[in-house]
Amino acid sequence: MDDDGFLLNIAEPSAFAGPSSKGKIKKGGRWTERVKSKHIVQKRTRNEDHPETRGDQQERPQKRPRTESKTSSAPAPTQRPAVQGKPAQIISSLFSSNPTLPKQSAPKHPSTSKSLAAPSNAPLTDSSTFQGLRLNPLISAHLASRMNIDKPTAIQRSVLANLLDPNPDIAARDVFIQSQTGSGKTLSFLLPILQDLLPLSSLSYIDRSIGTLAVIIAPTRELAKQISDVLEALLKLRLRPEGTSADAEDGQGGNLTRWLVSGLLVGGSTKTHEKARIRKGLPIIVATPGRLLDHLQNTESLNVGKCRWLVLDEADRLMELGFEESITGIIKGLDGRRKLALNAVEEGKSMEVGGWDWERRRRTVLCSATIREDVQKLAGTTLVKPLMVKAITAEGNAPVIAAGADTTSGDAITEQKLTPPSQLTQKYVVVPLKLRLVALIALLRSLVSQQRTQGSRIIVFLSCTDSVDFHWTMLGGTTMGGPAEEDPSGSDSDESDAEEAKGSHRGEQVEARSPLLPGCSIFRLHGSLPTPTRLSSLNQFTGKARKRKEAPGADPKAATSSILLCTSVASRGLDLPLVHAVVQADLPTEGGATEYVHRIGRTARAGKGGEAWCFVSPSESEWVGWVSARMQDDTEKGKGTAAPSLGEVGIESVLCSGFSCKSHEYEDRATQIQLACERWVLRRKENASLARRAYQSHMRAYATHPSDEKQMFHIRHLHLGHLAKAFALRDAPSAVSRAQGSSTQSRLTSAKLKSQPKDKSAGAKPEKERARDLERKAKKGDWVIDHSGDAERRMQEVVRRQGKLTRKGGAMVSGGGSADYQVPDLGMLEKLVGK
Ligand SMILES: Nc1ncnc2c1ncn2[C@@H]1O[C@H](COP(=O)(O)OP(=O)(O)OP(=O)(O)O)[C@@H](O)[C@H]1O
Repeated sequence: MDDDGFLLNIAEPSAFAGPSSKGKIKKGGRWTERVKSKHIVQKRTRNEDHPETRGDQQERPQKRPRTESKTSSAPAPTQRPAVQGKPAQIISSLFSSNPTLPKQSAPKHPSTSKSLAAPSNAPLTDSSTFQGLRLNPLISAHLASRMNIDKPTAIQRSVLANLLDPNPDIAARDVFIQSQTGSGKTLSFLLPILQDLLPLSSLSYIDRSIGTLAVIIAPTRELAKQISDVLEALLKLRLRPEGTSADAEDGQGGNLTRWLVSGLLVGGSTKTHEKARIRKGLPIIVATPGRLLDHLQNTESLNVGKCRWLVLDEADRLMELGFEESITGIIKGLDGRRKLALNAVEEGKSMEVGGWDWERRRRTVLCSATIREDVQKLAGTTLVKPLMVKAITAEGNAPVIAAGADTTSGDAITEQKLTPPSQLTQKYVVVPLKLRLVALIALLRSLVSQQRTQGSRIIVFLSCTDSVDFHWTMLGGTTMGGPAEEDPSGSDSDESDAEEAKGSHRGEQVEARSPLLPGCSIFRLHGSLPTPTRLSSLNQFTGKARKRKEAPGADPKAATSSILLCTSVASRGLDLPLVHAVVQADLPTEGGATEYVHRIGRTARAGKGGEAWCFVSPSESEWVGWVSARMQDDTEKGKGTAAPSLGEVGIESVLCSGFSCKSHEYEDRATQIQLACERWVLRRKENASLARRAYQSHMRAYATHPSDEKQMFHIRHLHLGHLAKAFALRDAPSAVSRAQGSSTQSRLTSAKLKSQPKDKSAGAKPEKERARDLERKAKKGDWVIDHSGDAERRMQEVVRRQGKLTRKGGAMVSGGGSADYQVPDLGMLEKLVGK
């Protein structure tokens, strides 16, 4: 990897405890360097004499006397005394007291172990053509000439063969699609809709006021917007019958799609604007369920009586997010409006022009990665005589359709495990908790440098919104040089208070830049951000905005690589071009192996290459075998094929590669980076608060792993002191909760008090006493870090209950119904415990 500005910013290599010191005490030069050099030599000697004092031992190390820290090559761990009532700070070494890592067979370098498998989601290379599948030649010609899409993918071949089949028996059936990520499902349902609506262009009365003829529902705003963009691209094709000139009489150049206007209806945008568009007519609607149901119930001008198509994309996600009731409501709404429209026509009360084929039924397409019980139930209630359509990956095979029985029960819909694209390389790194932050920075540096010429796009998944905010803000604010380490009176300086008072936080800023990741723009995405910020982050990440920067006169230093820090909100369906790597710094807390496959499926799309990385802590290493077994294709076709394997890469290789150094030099560089992050946390009160919040929310998120994964992800396995370090905190765990607790204490107390029964029946403590108890507890820092099984169980129950409660209404978060995991705040937890 090339050196860059980053290296120049940190201390001279000679100052590091690298092999270059060759065991000699430095003579001459600055006294600080001489002292450092002396420490290094002393440490080496001790390590040789007592190798057991390096890189340590047990799962949950005992607290050691502070003298132990002198054995580390990194700056000596110290406990800073409490100043003016502030909690003591712990500056411990990154490379001591870590659990022993399982032996690696062959430590691999990050850039090795490329996948050689043939792509499984690429366009077919056999004789299949779109025209051969009965796609209108006008559409296929335009796909090739304007969108560079010549050949169908396997799933497109299977789906089009069904949906374009004129046989009335097939046309009478609905379709269930299951396929790999990035295999082109969006076009597989949009093309048949377009082809079906195109002939209506010849009706003399046709225009957009005809009403809505197709409805597509997606679980998240981002996914709905993306489908809407692909649809708009298709509609912009300005399909003209052969021989029609562009300046035909209608002023539209005979454009057959002129009346086919699409509309996006999603939560978070202004309803007034949407209503105005609905009034003018939207023949195709792409929507999120909540907003569509709202319009069906409250917008009279929404004319869906003639709707011919209903698509439920990512149906399993829709179910996970609790949209079942909304979907049922939408289907009832569509049926009801149809009946009303038909009655009006039959009674002669309608203004409708005659000639509409009211006999034609609405066809439903349901896409889902998994076929769990709730999805089967949905299929049972929404699909008629469903045909189960899966991709045929083997080249040269004729389309194979797994047909369901002629029932509406959905019984014949059979599960097939979701497998990742075969060309996708999967790697994992066993990272001790303490090293998580520096390991993430190192890995990102390494991935960015691999793709420097093309400019890389990397997606990083984190456990919760607070963690995303912390990493994004911290990376954008950390400097390697910078001011003095911290204000000796603590971080609550007047300056920071004044800035805070002015509200000088990062606000709606979308892009962050970091000296630790030179040439990179860093974006974030989670459900608590306002919709415009979410869309702007995605736009800029995918480079639409960057194209403008590259325009003449634009800033030549504009970043060439982009990193998107996000929660699971970005795991489904998003097609972000040129993403070459996905990093799961936190493994999914919900959705198990399926969620993992969806996340890694943001790369290696449509036959392109890509790599997926995940961090596994030593106590989670069993997860690797667990997830591999769940990705094994155990259908007849898949039997005998090897399970998709995750290759291990050593933590040392990641650090060496990321910090461009050899051998143990990485310890010093990693330490410098860690210290820079810790300094950032100390610099301002709001930084510290952000870090503490992220740490606590991460733990709450961790507690939500389902019970069948608890043996791998138990909160009791987390060394909380080490975890604090991963959030650049120098506080002891109890101090973290105390510091955060003091700001939420009043909320906690009032919440708890409110939840108490009003009567003072026998045995109940008087309110004042209870409040004192609570205060005492909060001061002790017991709110979160209480390892007694009971507190932990209660917390988990509460988190689960809260999840269920929020999902019941179909809305996931307070911030606007996104597919985001939103951790409850402490007040909420306490409130629920009290119920
Ligand atoms: N026939 C094709 N030839 C080349 N590229 C295609 C073809 N069909 C689709 N693509 C491209 O493949 C990418 C993935 O398509 P799409 O987003 O529809 O996948 P998907 O199956 O819905 O993925 P996911 O399961 O992740 O939602 C898109 O960039 C799309 O433009």
